[in-house]
Amino acid sequence: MLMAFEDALQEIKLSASCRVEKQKVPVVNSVGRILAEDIVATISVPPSDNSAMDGYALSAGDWQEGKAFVVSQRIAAGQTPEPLEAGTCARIFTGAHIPEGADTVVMQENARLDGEKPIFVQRPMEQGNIRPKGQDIKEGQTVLRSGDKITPMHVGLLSSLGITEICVFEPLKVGILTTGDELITAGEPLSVDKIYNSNGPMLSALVAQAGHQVIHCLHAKDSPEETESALKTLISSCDVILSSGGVSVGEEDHVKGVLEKLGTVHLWKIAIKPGKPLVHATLEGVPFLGLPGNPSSTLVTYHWFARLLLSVCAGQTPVIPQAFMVQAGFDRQKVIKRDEFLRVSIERDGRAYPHAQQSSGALLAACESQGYLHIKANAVIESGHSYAFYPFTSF
Ligand SMILES: Nc1nc2c(c(=O)[nH]1)N[C@H]1C(S)=C(S)[C@@H](COP(=O)(O)OP(=O)(O)OC[C@H]3O[C@@H](n4cnc5c(N)ncnc54)[C@H](O)[C@@H]3O)O[C@H]1N2
Ligand code: MOO
Repeated sequence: MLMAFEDALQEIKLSASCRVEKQKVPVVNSVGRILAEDIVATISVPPSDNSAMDGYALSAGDWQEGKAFVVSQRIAAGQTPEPLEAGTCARIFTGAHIPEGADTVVMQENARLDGEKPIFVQRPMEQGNIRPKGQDIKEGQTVLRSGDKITPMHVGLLSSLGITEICVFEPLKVGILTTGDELITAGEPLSVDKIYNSNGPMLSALVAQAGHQVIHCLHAKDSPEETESALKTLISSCDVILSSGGVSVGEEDHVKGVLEKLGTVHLWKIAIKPGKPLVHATLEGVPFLGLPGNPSSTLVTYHWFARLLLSVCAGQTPVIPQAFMVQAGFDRQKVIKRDEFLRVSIERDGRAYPHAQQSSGALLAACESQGYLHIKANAVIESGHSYAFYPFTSF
């Protein structure tokens, strides 16, 4: 019996917990790191009311049609103003502190000069062109939460609060194991019965792109002894282990048997296509995901399951991949009992079309596509009906 896609996602998410310690890092070096504390603003941004325009600050109540105002002070950004003399205005520039007694700014284009005295053409609105204290961030506001992944925008935000150092989680140490007698490493000479190992380098790249640290990328031949020995090395040094291949039902598929010897298997076989024989286990306390060896099965199961497991173990709040509802540009009457992730592209008519090659062994097809069209188990595909499209950039 295959486990439903959503159930497997939920089970893997709930089984996982943060496996890394905390450390302090400079904000400027924190992009991609996972925040390990809530950030509460200790100041307001901006810290005081300030001008949004170059112009004149005054009290809106002092305005009269045709009145020429005395300019009683000049306030540039960064200067501390005097209280505004009653009935006058202040020359003011963008970002400068609004003086006490002023409640509006008129942009200079809306003033005409009578000698050195401005006359304001229209009645100014109270609070016009004033950016109030705390417009962006209010003191006491929680702006980021533990589990958020730091982006360049966050670096700007934290700096705007005067913060130079933050507490983040140490990078997650990930071990990768590839399996298979047929595999050789790129760079070695090829023979007819061998293929190059693509899943090892692809998984390493996916893990690194997600901000984790690949500390071992091992390979085991199709033997229980080699598989067990490699897994023991990974168990002793890694926070999480991923493997590729050897999880199906053939006599040469040894991973699952070794897992049963070394730990506890939680689930095996999920109703998805590609990626059915995914296996989830815990080995001496270390979470383990065995991804099927067909390269597109490896990719799909990494995107949906490994990425989720790694993020929770790294302390990150799980982020659901962003979907867009997109109309299919094709029909398919045949139904499949598994949730399917077709590799598709969005054509100029705005509809999704499948790549001609949907074999789970084909990786170029994924490279030539833009994302997945998620077809739920037992559903037909009807042209013009909408389905969830997940761009690869969502993962
Ligand atoms: N009798 C059955 N056979 C298979 C079933 C089944 O239900 N009954 N399921 C099929 C499905 S679905 C998948 S997916 C695969 C998964 O098999 P494994 O995870 O055991 O993977 P392998 O047999 O080791 O390899 C499958 C395929 O992928 C190639 N491969 C493996 N590792 C790599 C790598 N690192 N780089 C590039 N290519 C790799 C390997 O050469 C095989 O061609 O099982 C089906 N069989
Ligand atoms: O699940 Mo397999 O990935 O259908 O080929």
